[in-house]
Amino acid sequence: MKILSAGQIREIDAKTIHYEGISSLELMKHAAGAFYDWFTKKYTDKNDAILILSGVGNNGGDGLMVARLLHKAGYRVQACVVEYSENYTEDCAHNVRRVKAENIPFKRITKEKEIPNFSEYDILIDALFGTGLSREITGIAAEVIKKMNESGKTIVSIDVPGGLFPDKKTTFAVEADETVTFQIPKLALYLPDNYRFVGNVTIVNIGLSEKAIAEASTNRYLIEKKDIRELLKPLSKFAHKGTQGHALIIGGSLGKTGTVCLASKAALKTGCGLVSAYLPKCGTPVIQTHFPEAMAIEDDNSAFITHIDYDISPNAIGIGIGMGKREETQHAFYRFLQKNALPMVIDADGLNILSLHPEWLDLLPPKTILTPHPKELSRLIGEWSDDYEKIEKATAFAQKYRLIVIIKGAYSLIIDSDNLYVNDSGTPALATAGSGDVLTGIIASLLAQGYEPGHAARVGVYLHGLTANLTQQTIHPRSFVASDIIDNIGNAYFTIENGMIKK
Ligand SMILES: NC(=O)C1=CN([C@@H]2O[C@H](COP(=O)(O)OP(=O)(O)OC[C@H]3O[C@@H](n4cnc5c(N)ncnc54)[C@H](OP(=O)(O)O)[C@@H]3O)[C@@H](O)[C@H]2O)[C@@H](O)CC1
Ligand SMILES: [K+]
Repeated sequence: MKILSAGQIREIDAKTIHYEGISSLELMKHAAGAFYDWFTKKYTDKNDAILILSGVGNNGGDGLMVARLLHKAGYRVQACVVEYSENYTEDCAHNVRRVKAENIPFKRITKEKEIPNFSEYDILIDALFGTGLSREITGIAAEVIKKMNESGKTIVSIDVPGGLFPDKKTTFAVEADETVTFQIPKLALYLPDNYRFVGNVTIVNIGLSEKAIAEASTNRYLIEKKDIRELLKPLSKFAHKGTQGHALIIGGSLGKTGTVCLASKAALKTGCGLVSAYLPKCGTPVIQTHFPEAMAIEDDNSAFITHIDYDISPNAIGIGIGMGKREETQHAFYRFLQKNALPMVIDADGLNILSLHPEWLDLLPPKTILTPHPKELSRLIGEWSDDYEKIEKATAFAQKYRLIVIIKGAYSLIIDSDNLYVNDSGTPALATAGSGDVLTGIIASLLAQGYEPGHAARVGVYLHGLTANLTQQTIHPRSFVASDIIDNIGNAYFTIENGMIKK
């Protein structure tokens, strides 16, 4: 699904009105209706006191229309317009008149003392500003937002939290619990700096013209289940272990051989035919006991890797996990990089070693996948002042070395040449020990199965996240562990292929 800028969304808005032959008020009706449907499914108690805080633009118009729908359905609603400007849009002004005509409690707020006492309400709906935000918020709107954020009440934002810039850094905005955004994802909703403003994000369809959306060009995308379904390779009836690819997982050191066990098991569970694990001697009994399906190749050293030599012919490699950064291991890694031309995913200590020797990055085959978490990323590309700069620097880095970079996070970002993909599968349960090792194994497996590296990155990240969504009802997020990811890779495939279990 395309991620678009505020300007592009405005254009699609106008084109929808033109192509579909509908009025802007009708489009607003669709938007308000879509929000209403979502809201009434989630908040079913009609005794909740709901305060709707609208601005004077079309986002405010949406809010007032939502007020009318909720009032009609029997909810306890108080509507307000925070009059930060006298320039009401036509559709907003229309809805003010309708709210008054329908005898819905209504209030104009122009100064601080007119701000209602938020403690009298259960839910605050924010319709102050949407994608039309053009400058920092001051005056009465800022006062209202400050009080909303201090209220401790549930806040639900319409389209975007009021004050959130869709395309650049935000420092002050409504801090919503839920954001219900209209049809087109905005990048700002998925950036870690903005999580405190955005809360949970839901996308609702409002009937924007598909033709208009198709005409908008972008290189930013939100990954959807159907995209992944299209990328999955069919399983041949005549498949056998020799045709499904051979992944080699290299890593581990004394006390950290579990990393390789997790990655190897994840690789096999993701569907490659064979998995070998290269680890120091101490790891062999561990992996042979806990994961007999894997073949083990021993380093000469008992506690850490000192050379990476093997006489097998894998199709892809996952390297770096639990490996440590000892001098001998660094040298072994260097000699390995000099001769390796296979598709590869590098994580953890592999990344840390590369950040100690940036000149080694030139040795990586094109489209090698790096999977840093933010700290590992900063070691590779330096610090950044905000998420936008982070993406800019990571993109320049990925392009310079022709790499694919996966920035791991609540919404992992995948940078593949000019393109940015945002992954929204997953839950906070994934922030658990070994989760990254499992991702390395999944991606190595997909590479071994012949997936183009960009596809392997997207499918891998999506699968990994989906396992957490699928177990939300059965495994409490606090007790979800890396092995649960592995155990649910098969279910994630089922869900993607059949759409049987809903995310
Ligand atoms: N996209 C779609 O398809 C659909 C969109 N719809 C809805 O429309 C929303 C966009 O509405 P919008 O363009 O009228 O602007 P909105 O966000 O309400 O802002 C209001 C006005 O405030 C002003 N302003 C800006 N910054 C300011 C500041 N700091 N302090 C004070 N004033 C400031 C600025 O006017 P300016 O002063 O710049 O002339 C701006 O116009 C969108 O989010 C969605 O909810 C749906 O109804 C239908 C389908
Ligand atoms: K809003």
